[in-house]
Amino acid sequence: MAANGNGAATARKQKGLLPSITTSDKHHDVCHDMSAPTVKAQTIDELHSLQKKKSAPTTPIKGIQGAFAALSEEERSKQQLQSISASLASLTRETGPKVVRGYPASKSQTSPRVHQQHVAEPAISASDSSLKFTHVLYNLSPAELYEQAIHYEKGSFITSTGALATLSGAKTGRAPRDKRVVKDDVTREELWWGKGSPNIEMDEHTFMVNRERAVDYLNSLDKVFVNDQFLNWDPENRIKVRIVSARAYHSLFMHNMCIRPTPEELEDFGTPDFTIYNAGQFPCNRYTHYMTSSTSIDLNLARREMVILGTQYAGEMKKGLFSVMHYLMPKRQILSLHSGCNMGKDGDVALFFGLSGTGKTTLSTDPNRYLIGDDEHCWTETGVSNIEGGCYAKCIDLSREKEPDIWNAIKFGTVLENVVFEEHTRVVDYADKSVTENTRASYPIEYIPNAKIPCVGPHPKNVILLACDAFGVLPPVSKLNLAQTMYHFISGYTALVAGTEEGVKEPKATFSACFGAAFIMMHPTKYAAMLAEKMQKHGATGWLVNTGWSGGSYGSGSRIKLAYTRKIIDAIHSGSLLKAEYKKTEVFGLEIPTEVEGVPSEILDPVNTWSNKLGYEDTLMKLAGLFRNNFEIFTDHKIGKDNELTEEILAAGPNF
Ligand SMILES: Nc1ncnc2c1ncn2[C@@H]1O[C@H](COP(=O)(O)OP(=O)(O)O)[C@@H](O)[C@H]1O
Ligand SMILES: C=C(OP(=O)(O)O)C(=O)O
Ligand SMILES: [Ca+2]
Ligand SMILES: [Mn+2]
Repeated sequence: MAANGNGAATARKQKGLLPSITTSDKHHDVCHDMSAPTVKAQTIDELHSLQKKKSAPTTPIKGIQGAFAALSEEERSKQQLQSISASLASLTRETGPKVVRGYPASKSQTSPRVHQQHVAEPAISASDSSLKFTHVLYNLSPAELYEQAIHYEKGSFITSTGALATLSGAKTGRAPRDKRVVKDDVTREELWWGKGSPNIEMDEHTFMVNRERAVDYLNSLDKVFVNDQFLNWDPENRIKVRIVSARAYHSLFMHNMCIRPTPEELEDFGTPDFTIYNAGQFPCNRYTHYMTSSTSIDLNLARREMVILGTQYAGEMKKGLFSVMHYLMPKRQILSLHSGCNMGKDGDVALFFGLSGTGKTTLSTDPNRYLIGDDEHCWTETGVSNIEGGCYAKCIDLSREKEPDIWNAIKFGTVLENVVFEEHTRVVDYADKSVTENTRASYPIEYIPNAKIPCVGPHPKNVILLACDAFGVLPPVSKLNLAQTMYHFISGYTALVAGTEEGVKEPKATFSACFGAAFIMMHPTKYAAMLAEKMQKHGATGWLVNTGWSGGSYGSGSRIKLAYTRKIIDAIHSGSLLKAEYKKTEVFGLEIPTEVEGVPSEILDPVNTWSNKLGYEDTLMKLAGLFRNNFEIFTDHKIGKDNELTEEILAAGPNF
């Protein structure tokens, strides 16, 4: 959000506000380079002051529009301050900190980036903490956040391509077992609780205990970061979010991942619809009721708040807000989707569902298509919209050749989490897993050259379910009928390969309803029914694509070449695969094409790729059994109003 008026310094120069340095005539014999213009400053401080342009809105402030428009500049700032102050209020502290744009260390109190108004002196209250001021760094620009990170956060560095490399601390992935949701009279009825549900209950009081802990921690700091941003590119269903955090890393991450308001939209921001308190460096108190570790991610839908304690992994914020959308949107008859989304030149939209690491980001980022988003979308009566303003790509083994767009997006402004780089050159080694295998890059969506902005599109034509099958028995591509699409959507299968260090050979099957059980809030059949209804209404075709193993399970076979998967996806997009010749597989009853352009035909039926045919049969039966066991918890649920569809879905699983 660089709000620099590019013409400001030039204008000042033209007006001659600062005298130029003149050299004395006496020194004519000294060699001077008169070709270069002289510096228009008399002291080094003045020179430095020229380096930074004054902040000015990049878009003109419109006339009398929006909630704050009738207010004076002073009134507007005061309301913004009161809103932030209220966010940071705790029980011991009735007023929050003062809002500062720019650096806390900035000595120049006359700097235009410092809000001039002051909060009323805090009333003498119960504790010393209520007397202390905390600076609020409000919607800083990436450049300002870089400086904050590099100055104050250990482990922050600029890489050779200009990205901000940072460490997320002890946690390098999400902690789903520490995610709690307040169970009150409303959520008790509305949400999915119990076996298989991601919603671990907590009560309102315990939430307040954790909230107080987070807010007190944040207020104990000299400065906190506040981001006011948007979610959802559908203007009718846009949500205003505020993220209060202690690290520049977190602020820059959310700057990239949420939709960035224009300076004008920021002026009219008002009160947020949802607030995150990220006190991730500080643990929860393990003696607090309901706590099972020092990490807790707490969601309170009634208060519209989320508290993070004990984990600095930035993905918690992004996925936490996604959970909120999975609650708010279906209540408006809008389907929220854990999927990537792109659009062809002719306006054909494809969704890519899949669990972590199955290829949503990689396959939706396609040089031949417009990127709508890589991870979180909504499907309304009018089409699809991205929830986010950025992408979050896995970077393990990233290569320029295979994923050029993601490679090129790793530049200034991008947050690179937990990567290892060469100490001197700062060249990142994407193959290095020393910190974690879950290395990540977070960048604004416009860093992808063919991003579709605004990130919205018409109704999807193809719904692609991605599964990374480490057992190596699912075909590289299958065409699904509606009941099969629902069966596989509700199952949400993928397989994780065990960490190489432990030397575990067996892949582990994971079933995650709706390809995102960690984020859904209501029962999976609620989302499935909506998907079925929408696919039927708009004539979308379902596909199951295995981006995992071929020629044997993990350990003996190998992962399907990304180039082949891309060819398969191309054939889905172009419509040629719909017209192909098909045959049905045993057990899973999947329709598989006999030919796909650019893909060796023998790999299309996995049985051909296994030299050990008995091993193939055994593994296939084993996986089918896992599917059947998993689906048991759904067999007594009706899907939508359609009894017939429910029957068909139950019959669409493996047959043995
Ligand atoms: N055949 C394939 N299809 C898709 N991805 C593949 C394939 N082979 C290897 N990969 C790698 O798997 C990872 C997929 O991760 P990503 O696209 O970030 O998943 P998601 O967005 O679903 O979490 C990437 O690192 C990609 O390079
Ligand atoms: C960030 C995440 O999403 P994904 O792996 O689906 O990209 C996550 O699951 O933490
Ligand atoms: Ca969005
Ligand atoms: Mn992704």
